[in-house]
This record gives sequence, structure tokens and C-alpha cells, in this order.
Amino acid sequence: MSGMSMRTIKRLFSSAVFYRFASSHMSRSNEIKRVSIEGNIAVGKSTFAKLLQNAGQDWEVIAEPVSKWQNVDQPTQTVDGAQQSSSNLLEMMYHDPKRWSYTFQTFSCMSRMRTHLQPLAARLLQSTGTPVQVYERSVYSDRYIFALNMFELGCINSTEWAVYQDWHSFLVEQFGHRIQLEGIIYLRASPQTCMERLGRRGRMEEQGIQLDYLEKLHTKHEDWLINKSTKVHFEHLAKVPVLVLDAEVEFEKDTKVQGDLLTKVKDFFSVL
Ligand SMILES: Nc1ncnc2c1ncn2[C@@H]1O[C@H](COP(=O)(O)OP(=O)(O)OP(=O)(O)O)[C@@H](O)[C@H]1O
Ligand SMILES: Nc1nc(=O)c2ncn([C@H]3C[C@H](O)[C@@H](CO)O3)c2[nH]1
Repeated sequence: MSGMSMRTIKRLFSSAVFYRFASSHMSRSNEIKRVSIEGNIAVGKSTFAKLLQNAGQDWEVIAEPVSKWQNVDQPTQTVDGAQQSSSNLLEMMYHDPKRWSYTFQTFSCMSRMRTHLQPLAARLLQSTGTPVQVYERSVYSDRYIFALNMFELGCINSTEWAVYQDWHSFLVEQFGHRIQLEGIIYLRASPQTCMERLGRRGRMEEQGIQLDYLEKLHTKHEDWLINKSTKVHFEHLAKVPVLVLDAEVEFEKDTKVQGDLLTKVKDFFSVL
């Protein structure tokens, strides 16, 4: 050391710090566990996600990008300059599903891809445990729950369905492990319970939803995650472990129920 110039020492030091940062970042991104929370509309995913966010210091919860669907930016160039307006694609889809379902599924799926590819939050880079990114829904429920249901309802025609499946498979295969899940948490409740919670929440766009629609989505969840009868097109997906949680119970305010649920989640994460 004694023969080294100050500049050499500084250079060595900064490259060592950079190396440590870069290697920790790289190894972190390789060892992240990726888990999605699945379940019917208004079953309580966001409520449950908030519970997780406050419970594990190695966990990062990434919300479903609903506000993006409600505010699709439309920059327009006018003679006076740029103007910004937005449209509510969620409302358009519920109002006229035949016209807007395909458009909705392209946008929802792209926005979900972005959330899955989001880099780990800075605070988790230095965590001692294995970081877990938890997403509210996934590109897989986009396809095997919602888009499939819209196709079966006749709101997506067979050409649109073929196009959707083609780019969906292509993108999932291209992104490889970065978009694969290590686990799925399925919040399970009856369609009647979801209907009641949906009514209580009072989201403007959802006011026309009928029980029949929630029943169809419930069956799709059961076929995919319980009966395993949905044909999936990705080898890894068929093998992803599923934790089924009873979401029928009131867990929003009951700390005992919350504790029991969190124990199940911790045990599940530890074996992924
Ligand atoms: N376990 C529960 N018991 C009773 N009420 C609940 C429970 N979980 C959530 N709720 C209430 O049900 C409503 C819907 O919950 P939340 O918004 O978390 O559903 P979600 O599954 O995230 O909905 P979405 O499918 O639209 O994303 C909210 O009003 C919430 O306060
Ligand atoms: N058609 C359709 N396709 C999707 O992929 C999808 N994902 C969520 N949703 C609806 C459910 C809630 O109303 C609201 C928030 O979850 O958005 C969807 N609707």
C-alpha cells in the first residue's frame, strides 16, 4: 500500500465498491422470489397485499396498475403545442365489452409485464434474507382468467383471441425467468361474498357487474388453481406451488386471523 499513489487507491476503492454493489444487485435479481396474489374481483387482494407489505421486511408488494387503466394518457399535438387528455379504459371495457375487451387485455397485460420486470426496491438490495416481490395478479391471470373468459363470452372474437395468445406466448417465452412465478397465493371466497364486497367498495366502473360474471370468474380460478384443468402453455406455470387461503373470513380488522394468515404465507415463502 505504501508505494501506491492516492489516485490508484481511490480508483481501487471505488471499483471495489462498484463491484460489491453490482454483484450484490445481480445476485439479488437472480435470487428474488416472485409470487402473485390471485382471486376474484373484490375478494380482498389489495387489502391482503397491504397486510403483507407491513409484515415482512424482505417483501415488496406491487399493486395492480388499475389507475393506469382508468387514465390512459393521450398526448395530442395541437397548433398551440402539446395537450394531455386521458380516457378511462376500465369504464369503456365494462360499458361496451365487445368493442373494448381486446384493447383492454393488451393494455392490462402490457402493464402487468412492466410490473413483473420492475427492478427490486433499493431497500431490498441490502436485505439479509431472500427478497420476495409480490404482485397483485399476473400476466397468467390476465390470460387464463380474464381474456379467456372474455373470449368464451364472445367479447373477444376468435381472431383477436388468436392474436392475443400469439403475442402473449412470445413475450412470456422471451422474458424467460424474469417473468416466471415461484409461487401463487389464491385468495378464495364465494362469488356471493365478492359481490357483497364489490358493492360495499363502490368503484364507479363496476356498478353494472352481475353475480353471473363473478361466478364465471370464480370457475376460471377454480379450474386453473384447484382442479388444474385449464390448459396452460408454459411448462413452469403448471408446476408453480399454490397456497390457497380462505378469504371468506373477515381479516381486515381481526389481528388473530391476520396473524394466522401471515404464518401460512411465511411458511409458504420459506419452501419456495
Ligand atoms: N376479508 C375481508 N372481509 C371483509 N371485507 C373485506 C375483506 N377483504 C377486503 N374487504 C373489503 O372488500 C372490498 C374489496 O377489497 P379489495 O379492494 O382489497 O379487493 P381486491 O381483490 O383488491 O379487488 P380487485 O379485484 O378489484 O382488485 C373493500 O371494501 C375491502 O375493505
Ligand atoms: N377484463 C378484465 N381483464 C383483466 O385482465 C382484468 N384485470 C382486472 N380487471 C378488472 C377487475 C376489477 O374490476 C378491476 C380491478 O381489478 O379491473 C380486469 N378485467
